[in-house]
Amino acid sequence: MSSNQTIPTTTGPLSTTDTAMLEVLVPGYGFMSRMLMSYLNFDVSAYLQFLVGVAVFGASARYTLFVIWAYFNEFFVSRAEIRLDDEAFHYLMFWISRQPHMKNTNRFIAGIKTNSYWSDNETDEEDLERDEEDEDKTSTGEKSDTFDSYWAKVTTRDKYKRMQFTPSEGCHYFWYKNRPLMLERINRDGGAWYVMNNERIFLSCLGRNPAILKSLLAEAQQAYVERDKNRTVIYRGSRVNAGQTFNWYRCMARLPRPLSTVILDQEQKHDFLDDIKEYLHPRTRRWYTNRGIPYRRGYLLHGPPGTGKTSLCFAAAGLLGLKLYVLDLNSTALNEESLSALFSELPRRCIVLLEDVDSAGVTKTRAAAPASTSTPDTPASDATPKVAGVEADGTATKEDDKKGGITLSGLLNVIDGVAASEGRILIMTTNHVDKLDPALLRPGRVDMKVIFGYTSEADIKELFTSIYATMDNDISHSAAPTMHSNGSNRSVKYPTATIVSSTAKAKDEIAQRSEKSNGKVEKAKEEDLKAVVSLRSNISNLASQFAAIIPSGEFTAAEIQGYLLNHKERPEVAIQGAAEWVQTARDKKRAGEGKGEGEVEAKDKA
Ligand SMILES: Nc1ncnc2c1ncn2[C@@H]1O[C@H](COP(=O)(O)OP(=O)(O)OP(=O)(O)O)[C@@H](O)[C@H]1O
Repeated sequence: MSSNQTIPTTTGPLSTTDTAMLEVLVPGYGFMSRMLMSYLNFDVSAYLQFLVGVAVFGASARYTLFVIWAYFNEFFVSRAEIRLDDEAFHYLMFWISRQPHMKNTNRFIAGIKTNSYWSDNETDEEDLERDEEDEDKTSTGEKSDTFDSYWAKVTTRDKYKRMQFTPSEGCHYFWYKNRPLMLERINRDGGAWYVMNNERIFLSCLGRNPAILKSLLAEAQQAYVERDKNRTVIYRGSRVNAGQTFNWYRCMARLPRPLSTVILDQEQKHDFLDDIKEYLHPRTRRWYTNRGIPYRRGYLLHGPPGTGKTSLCFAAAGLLGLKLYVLDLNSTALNEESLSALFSELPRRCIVLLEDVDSAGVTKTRAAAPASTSTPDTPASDATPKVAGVEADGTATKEDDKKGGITLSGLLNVIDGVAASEGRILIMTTNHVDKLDPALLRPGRVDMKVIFGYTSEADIKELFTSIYATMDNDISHSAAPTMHSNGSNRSVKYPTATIVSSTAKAKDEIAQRSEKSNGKVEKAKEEDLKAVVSLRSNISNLASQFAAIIPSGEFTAAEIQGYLLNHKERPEVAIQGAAEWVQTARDKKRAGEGKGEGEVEAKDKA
């Protein structure tokens, strides 16, 4: 080829093939180079070698940096990983949401408190306090006006739920105890946008000693636990993201219910509590271990609906400072495997509450349960009554098989099989103890039974007194005399829920408050308190009158409580209407029974 013979080109000195190759490697190269050439008279191909050099250098520099960074991370950085399905994640998020430096970050996730780990951020006390503040501000004027303006404030406040901010995905740097730390939030493996179960948080610090990270996590845990101080925390076993796996979710933390507000035969109540306390004593644990007996204790609370079974359980958890784990056995998605996983996640000391065990599939005898879940345990009693889902020969119906859910064998395996967890207190409640398989009730599974029944005369009196006796914190700040002694408008702060039963004590209270307020007690408020005092002195008489009208052994505490709540500020009216209420309640019950019998007959005929 002669020297003056030129190769046809599209752009600059490159051949068409070269340009085509470049086009593949750098999409849009041909177009860009033509544009540059025609408008700027700039020939890219002349600098191609240089550009390629820069690109190669950039890529290798990037790779080298990546390798150096990986080594640096491995040898000079400590890192903690926290996963969403672990409680530590909640500790950390709670801690983060309260850090001022985190509030200043410019990349964050905003959320409302009802969401996952933020739930319960506002405690019962905080909520009550805010309610009372609103009540204080609107406490002047007519009663109806007061309520209307108070309610307008509360509803507006509720519409504007409190926003919570946490750092968004990616890296965030902050200082903790004079050390720079990095928080990295990532959502691994993609997944649907609404699925959060892949979320992880990484906390990193410089240096091979992770002590600072552990200290931060300990502080977060402490802050989280402190929040629950004096409150009963309730966990519920629920499905993870509507899938097949179950986990315990903290659903609320409530102020404990005083045991005195649960009306039950004193002996039964104290036997129940003493038994739990004895079980929790370390010497009992040693005793069990030395004798090779599994360290477990089970209770069955049975009686008609609304007689206080759940209330007793909640009060016991509050009194002993134990967490309450509530599980609904009726969930069709729950099987032996998930139940066992849930039980294995339980902390050593806690109360597990299985409510209404009679309505779950566990009323079936083990003969009726599928063969795959049977256990080499005690055979089910012949006396077990026929229940829904079980044929006369004791086999499960097809319908029931399809339904899924936990079986009796599955439950027995979990509560006292070889692999069953130890140290927990299991409380089961039922309205129909006769429906339960004797295998479930045998000692070792149920060690103590507490029977709840209809209210006696003494119970009715106690219930009446507990409803009308004034609690210290019944009187809001606004109803109490406000202290102006130091010129401030700060209200008197009341301690929580202790029944002020003695009139003398209440009178003292008024005198003290009047003194403190230097005689500037508002007249109307003082009169309110005086009315409370006279009510207290009356309460015992009124309770006897009420108990004389309500027949004992016929109504549950919930029914009576429901009636009294309709007249919660007017005990006299409650007494006046009691006879009529008894009659109406009886008629309703009879009508309900008649209807129930009619339905059974109709079914039989069908
Ligand atoms: N013995 C009781 N003492 C005090 N309050 C009671 C008692 N029984 C029922 N109550 C009141 O009635 C309501 C329902 O009570 P609770 O849930 O404890 O009944 P339960 O026996 O567990 O009912 P169920 O069997 O339907 O679950 C609660 O508001 C509770 O305060």
